[in-house]
Amino acid sequence: MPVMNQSGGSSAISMEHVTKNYSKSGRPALDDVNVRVSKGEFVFFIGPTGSGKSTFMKLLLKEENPTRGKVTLAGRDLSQVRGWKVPRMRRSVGCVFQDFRLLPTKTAAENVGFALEVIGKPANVVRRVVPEVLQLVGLEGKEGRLPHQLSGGEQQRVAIARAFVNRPLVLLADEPTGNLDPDTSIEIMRLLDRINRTGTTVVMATHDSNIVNQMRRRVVELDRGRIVRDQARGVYG
Ligand SMILES: Nc1ncnc2c1ncn2[C@@H]1O[C@H](COP(=O)(O)OP(=O)(O)OP(=O)(O)O)[C@@H](O)[C@H]1O
Repeated sequence: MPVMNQSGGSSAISMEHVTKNYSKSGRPALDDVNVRVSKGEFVFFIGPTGSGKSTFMKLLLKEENPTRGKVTLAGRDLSQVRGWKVPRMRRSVGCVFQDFRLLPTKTAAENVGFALEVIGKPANVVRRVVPEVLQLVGLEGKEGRLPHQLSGGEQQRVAIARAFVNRPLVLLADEPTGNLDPDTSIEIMRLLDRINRTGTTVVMATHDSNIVNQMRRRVVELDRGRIVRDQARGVYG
C-alpha cells in the first residue's frame, strides 16, 4: 500500500522521525525530520550550508542509511531494499548536480544514451528516445557536441535530459543553477517546471533566493538538521 498523505494523494517521498548521525559525537546532520512529498509536487529545500540538504538526498538514494527513522520512496521502506536491488531502486530517482557531471569524451546524445544502455535498453529504443528527450530540453541540432563545446546552461540541459530519460518518479536537483548566470538559471528553472508538469516530482536544494521567490512553490527550510519551515508557495526567507 502506498503511503497516503493528508490531502489523500500518495507520497513520492516520506521521512518519519529520521535522524542521521555521521559520527557518535557531534550534532546530527538530520535531526528527527518528518516530511512528505506527494507525487507530482515541486519542493525547494533551502537552508544554510551544512543544514542537511545533501544528506536528505543521499538518504533517498540509499547512499547513506538513517541512524533512526524511516525513509520511504514510492511507498517502499528503503531499509527493506536489499543491496543488489539498490541500483534498480535508484532508477526511479534522476539526479542533477551543480557541476553537471557529464562524461567529457561523449557527445550530448551519447551522454543521454548511456543512461539507457546501462540499464539494458535495446539500441533501437536508444536511437528513438534520445533525440526526443534532447528536443524536449531544447538541444535539437546540438546532439553531436561534446560537453566542452556547449555552454554551462546547455550542459545542464544535457544533464537534465540524462536524468529524465528513464522517466523517473523523482528528480533530485542539488544546486542545479549554482554555476549558471541569472538568465540561464531562469531558463533551467523553466525546464524543470516543464518536467514537473509531466508528473515528475521535483526536489531541488538551492541557495538561490531569486529563483525560490520567483517560482512560489513549496519551501522546506532546514537549519542544523531540523525542519524550521514548511510552506506552500513560499519565499526564500
Ligand atoms: N560523510 C560525512 N561524514 C561526516 N559528516 C558529514 C558527512 N556528510 C555531511 N556531513 C556533515 O553533516 C552536516 C550536514 O551536511 P550536508 O552536506 O547534508 O549539508 P548541506 O545543507 O547539503 O550543505 P551545502 O549547502 O553546503 O551543500 C554538516 O555538518 C556536514 O559537515
